[in-house]
Amino acid sequence: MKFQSTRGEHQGIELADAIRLGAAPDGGLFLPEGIPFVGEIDGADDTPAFAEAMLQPFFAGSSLEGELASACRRAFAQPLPIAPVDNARPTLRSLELFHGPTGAFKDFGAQFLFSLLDTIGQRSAPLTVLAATSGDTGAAVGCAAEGRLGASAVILFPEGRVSAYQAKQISCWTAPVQALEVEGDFDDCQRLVKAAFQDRALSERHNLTSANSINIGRLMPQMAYIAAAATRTYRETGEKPGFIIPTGNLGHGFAALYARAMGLPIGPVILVTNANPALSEWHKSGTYTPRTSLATIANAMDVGAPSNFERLQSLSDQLGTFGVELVDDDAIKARIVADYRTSGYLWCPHSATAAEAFARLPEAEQKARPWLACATAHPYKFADVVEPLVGVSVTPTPALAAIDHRSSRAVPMRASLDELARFLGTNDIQEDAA
Ligand SMILES: N[C@@H](CCOP(=O)(O)O)C(=O)O
Repeated sequence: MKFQSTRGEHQGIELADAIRLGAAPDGGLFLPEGIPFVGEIDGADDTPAFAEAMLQPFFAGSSLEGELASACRRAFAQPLPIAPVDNARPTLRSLELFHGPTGAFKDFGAQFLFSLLDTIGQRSAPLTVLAATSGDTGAAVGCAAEGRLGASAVILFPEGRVSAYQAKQISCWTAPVQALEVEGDFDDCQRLVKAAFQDRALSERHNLTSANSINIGRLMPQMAYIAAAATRTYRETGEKPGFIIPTGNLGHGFAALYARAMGLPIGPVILVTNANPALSEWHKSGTYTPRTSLATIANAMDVGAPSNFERLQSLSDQLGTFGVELVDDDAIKARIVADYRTSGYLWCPHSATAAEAFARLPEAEQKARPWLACATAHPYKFADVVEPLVGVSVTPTPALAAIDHRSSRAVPMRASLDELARFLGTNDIQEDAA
């Protein structure tokens, strides 16, 4: 399988090169040259084996083909439970994606991608991975990069725009990982990262690449766990489940639509945003207007200009229809409280947007099929929001508790490419790692 840019200048690109480059040099994003049809796959209870079978067409003929099995074993080591939420609403299930080392769905993608980047970097020259984060990607990338030899990580997060726990979690990893606390919002961080890639001299000097969902290597594992959960539910109920997916940078939502186009048993898809309106406005009016991001309590979704919109648009005639729902802070809070009171199930603010979108469906639609609400993060990461709402303290998983005992360090930085370039030039992160 070969890859091409959404902007058309680059075609026939090998998977290892698409992953190594992160984004296409023409400013576009890489996509496979065609959507491979895989249909149904057996054995969805063994997630690593299922993922390997599903992703095989992307790796066929690539220099990374031999790495697929170990990347899947690493990324899908964490459980993938589909939990009931409430006896009174049996069709609503929570696809709990937060049982990995940093308590967010990003762990799947970060572990998978870093397995491959580490191999690429060790085969040629060490890579510097830039990651912009609005909260969850940064921690997952830091965790996946710690101790690697072939790829170091520089994580840019917006000052004052992530939860206290997230700030700690982004900044607590040892070499070859560094955290930069940027004066600005997530979109500033993302712009800086993209500007660094566009600066050919800078990019070549440091072998820059990306660990955000602009990198196709992040999206493939996301397609795989959605497909595995869909297949398990389909086998159990005989119905293709609907998916309700909280979304910010649109990687997760795009992955679900792409997996459906590959023939996996996925029913209707609803993408849910927080109060940031670019996607829902476009869905209603057909006009896409990127904005400055609004700060919300579902901060990891605070994205004003979703990167994967470009992929969505370039495949708009092949991905099928989907719904879009906007859920603001008041509705998030009300949903967390209501569901906790009626069933004892506790959502994080992001996952609560999916629960709220389910509640807004007409009753007949709710009952027509199983619905998987993607629970994207563990509520402990947002204890400062959730605990005052429900009046109980949230118990962390052992992995999340262990992070509390680490020390953390982030370098403050203005949102300027010159400062980022200076930082990259004065920090030989790779040497730290050795
Ligand atoms: N929600 C993200 C923002 C970046 O998204 P990504 O999927 O492109 O990495 C975060 O938590 O940082």
